Amino acid sequence: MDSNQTIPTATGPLSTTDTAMLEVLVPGYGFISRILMSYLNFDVSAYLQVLVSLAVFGATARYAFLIIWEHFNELFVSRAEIRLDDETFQYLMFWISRQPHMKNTNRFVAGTKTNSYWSENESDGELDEDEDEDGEKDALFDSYWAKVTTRDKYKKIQFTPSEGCHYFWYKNRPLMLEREHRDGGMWYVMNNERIFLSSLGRNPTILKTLLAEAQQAYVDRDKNRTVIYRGSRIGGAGQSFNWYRCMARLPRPLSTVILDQEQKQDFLDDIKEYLHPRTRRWYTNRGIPYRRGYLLHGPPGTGKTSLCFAAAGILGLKLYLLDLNSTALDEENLSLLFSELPRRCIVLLEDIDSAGVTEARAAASASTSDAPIKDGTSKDGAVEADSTADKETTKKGGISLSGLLNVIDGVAASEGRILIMTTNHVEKLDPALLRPGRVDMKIAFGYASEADIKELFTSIYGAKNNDIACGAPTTHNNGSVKLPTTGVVGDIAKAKGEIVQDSGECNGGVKKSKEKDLQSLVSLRSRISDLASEFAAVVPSGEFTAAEIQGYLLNHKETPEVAIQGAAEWVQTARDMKRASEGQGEPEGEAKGEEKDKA
Ligand SMILES: Nc1ncnc2c1ncn2[C@@H]1O[C@H](COP(=O)(O)OP(=O)(O)OP(=O)(O)O)[C@@H](O)[C@H]1O
Repeated sequence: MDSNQTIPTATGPLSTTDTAMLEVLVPGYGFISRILMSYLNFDVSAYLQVLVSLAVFGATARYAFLIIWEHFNELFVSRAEIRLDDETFQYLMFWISRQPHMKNTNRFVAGTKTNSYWSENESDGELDEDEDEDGEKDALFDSYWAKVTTRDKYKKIQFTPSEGCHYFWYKNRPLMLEREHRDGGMWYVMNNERIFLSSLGRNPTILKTLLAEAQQAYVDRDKNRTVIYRGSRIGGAGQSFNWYRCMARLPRPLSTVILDQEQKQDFLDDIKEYLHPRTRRWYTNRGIPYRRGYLLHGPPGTGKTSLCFAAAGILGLKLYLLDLNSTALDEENLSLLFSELPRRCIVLLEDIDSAGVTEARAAASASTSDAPIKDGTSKDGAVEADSTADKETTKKGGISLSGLLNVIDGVAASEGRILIMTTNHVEKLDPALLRPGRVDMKIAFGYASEADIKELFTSIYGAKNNDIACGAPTTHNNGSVKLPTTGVVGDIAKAKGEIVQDSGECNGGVKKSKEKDLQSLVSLRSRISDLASEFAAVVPSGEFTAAEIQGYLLNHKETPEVAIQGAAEWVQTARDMKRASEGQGEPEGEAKGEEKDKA
């Protein structure tokens, strides 16, 4: 074609310059128009004006619609934004996953995760109520177990709305839920998932009501349970750390933690006193930072963590666990995590002696001089400059001592929380970490004393209120007692109370059988306490941890007499094993009886 040739249009031929311009504006225009011309004999340029007008009109109409829609939304729609990094997101997702309208939606996310926000029926490692009942009904373990394992294979699939808009009715009002997630490679993208809830009308009460209901449902799930959060990060490097709810466990009764009664009570009283509102005012009035720290120290398996769980359960506090050994956790994230703690909670830092903080400091002090380690803080409580070792720790990743101290009681440290640190090697800890204000009370845990051994024995073989049991203890041919594993044997006081209460309501037969149960319970109890003394006579005091003794007794959990018969042999084997392991490394821990000292 000649370069000056023109293409005829309805309004006149297009020059090649015009065609070239069109080609720039609409890439491929020349090619398409030629194809249409050659095969269909259709001249696009003849309708160019009409097409351009339509395109302009379409764009203007779309723009106008968006503006009108935006104004409409502003004036007549209420909207709530819920972000992923806030717990409200979890409330809402949990609530949504339980809504019937989720069954009808045709766009959803399906998941079986058991520890995420939508895990409605997670058992968190505890027996479900229905499992208890099943176990009771199906006396035959095999059939019960077959049922449970089959059920476990089919994890419940939970549904939540997928990205996009979803409409539903709530309290007779139409609502819109919009889920939005933007992908990308930046660290903040993880927190970029959002949910918008919209309702017609300028009054947002309905949205607030829905969110309150969602929160209620979420909190109700954890009623009477100790909720445990763990500081971790979802996704790989570059993501920030956050607290994630990892489980909710039935509280552990304080009576099941074997420790000197006075020590236990002091610990609990101290926490209660600290949590009292007058104490907060007292601290504030005197300009003292409102914080309390505890150090539980002693050999592994002596009940440090158990005491923490029990205290959290009794006081209904959430427990925040943090692993300082994680190399991914740096100081910035540590302080972020501490700043996001709720006002009243227990933060548990386990085994702080194994975290890099002590080694780094010890290494530094050894390399610089033999002088005693100095407190790493200046007068106003701020931590002095990083030591060489701190810098090394930072290079490796992880937390340095000064970083930890800053977070515990630096200027930006959170107020109101209870910090509990546990360690197997208190002697390894830097005095800076132990000074009052950081650690206000120390509790020493040690090897089981005679009384502890008896208590452990009784706690294993004595009946508990919610044990699954029915029937009397059976006596073996060799004379040993086998405790019942079927039939509720409550505590004596409770049983007595029930009989008194029932005497007016029940017929004589029922009352008699209850009285018989009570008698067998009383005789069982007295027998157990004799057996406990026998066991304590065989197992030496001050030599084994509660965990070791408990581990042995669990091997004979229905046959206390067999446990006593085998105790001497177990003691010998355990001693041999300890000696063998001590040959490889120094023995650790400290003896029982170390005084708890209040700093
Ligand atoms: N004093 C105790 N009273 C009751 N149970 C105990 C006691 N000590 C240990 N146990 C039992 O032993 C197990 C381990 O206890 P726990 O985790 O509390 O020990 P720990 O001192 O925190 O150990 P570690 O230092 O290794 O973390 C648990 O099953 C717990 O029930």
